[in-house]
Amino acid sequence: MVKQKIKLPKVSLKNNGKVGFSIYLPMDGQKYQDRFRDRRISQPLSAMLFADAVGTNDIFGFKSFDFISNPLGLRLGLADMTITDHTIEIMKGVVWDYEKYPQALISGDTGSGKSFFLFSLLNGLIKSGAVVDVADPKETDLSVLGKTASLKYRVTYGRDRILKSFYRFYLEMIKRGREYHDLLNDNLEENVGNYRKYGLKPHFFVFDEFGAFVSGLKYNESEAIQQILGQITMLGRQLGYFVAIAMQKPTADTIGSASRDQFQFRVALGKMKSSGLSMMFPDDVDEVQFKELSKNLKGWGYLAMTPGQARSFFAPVIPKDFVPFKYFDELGEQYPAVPVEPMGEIKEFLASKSAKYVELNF
Ligand SMILES: Nc1ncnc2c1ncn2[C@@H]1O[C@H](COP(=O)(O)OP(=O)(O)OP(=O)(O)O)[C@@H](O)[C@H]1O
Repeated sequence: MVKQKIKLPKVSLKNNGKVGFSIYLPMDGQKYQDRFRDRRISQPLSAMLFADAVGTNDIFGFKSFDFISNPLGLRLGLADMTITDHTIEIMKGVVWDYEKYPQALISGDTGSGKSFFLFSLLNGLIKSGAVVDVADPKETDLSVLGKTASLKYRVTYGRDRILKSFYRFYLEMIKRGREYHDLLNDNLEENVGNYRKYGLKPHFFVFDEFGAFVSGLKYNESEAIQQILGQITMLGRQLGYFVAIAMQKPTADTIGSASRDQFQFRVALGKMKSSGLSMMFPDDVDEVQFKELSKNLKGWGYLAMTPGQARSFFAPVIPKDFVPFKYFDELGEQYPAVPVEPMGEIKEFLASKSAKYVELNF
């Protein structure tokens, strides 16, 4: 038998509190160090140590690989989420900056905790100062929120009303584009900023059960939805127009290729088939060891802010006594819903500017 000798460098381990640790590998010019330059090593380590690889850092003379061994320890409660004007903390130390990682895609089978996560997300978006529209094709958990002070007249259900409100959202974005263009022209001496620089608010469209909704449309309607979704995901970031699309099973038919890559914040809740994982995390599906947790544990899954790597995720815990209507109604005292702009006025404005947009009869 030939003995094989494998040389490994000395590594240092640093405990990062109760939830994780970092491994430091020396970058001291020895020939084996090339193996540690990228994720090739973090994935085998992640599987071996049963921990999530969450990032690497280059420090003089070392490369560190950070792991989270107890992601459940990072779970927040709904009331503990820290929110600023464009960031939402969704787990301890995990902050979604929706300007940096725009457009959200959320998937999860029935019972996985998708609706409860949407409550946390709505809470974060409203408190971040965003104008929020919601579509609830299933007419269940979210539909009642349209009568609350924070989302008044901004929640739609029923095929035609949803089509109309999504189209209005799109036209408002085109209108914002014209306004933004004029503001830039009026401020030629200043450096270019995004919408917030000019005192404009972010605007979100939260679309639940998007897949089921699109599959029930006529061919030309579904084409039109894909076309405007493509434009929103492409142009929305700088103008402050964002979507959060939720559905049970993401497929290539429901989110067209024009917009798919633009979704930079992705959450998959519950157990997913490999076809679903490859839609949600195409860069990670062959590398990340997706674990399966107990069915009794609700609101867990995976999260990626692309191009970052997918990692375990636990949605904020919603308290047992949470009553959605009461919560979002009270939230409206501080964050009242902005009145909806009539479609006719938006179209009039666009005509006065000879603006070009996708014309639909919704
Ligand atoms: N973040 C959470 N905090 C507390 N409980 C949760 C959480 N997520 C899920 N649950 C529990 O799991 C149940 C199912 O969650 P939820 O209704 O969000 O699932 P869903 O994926 O939206 O399913 P459906 O599509 O059938 O509505 C909830 O009624 C609640 O008891």
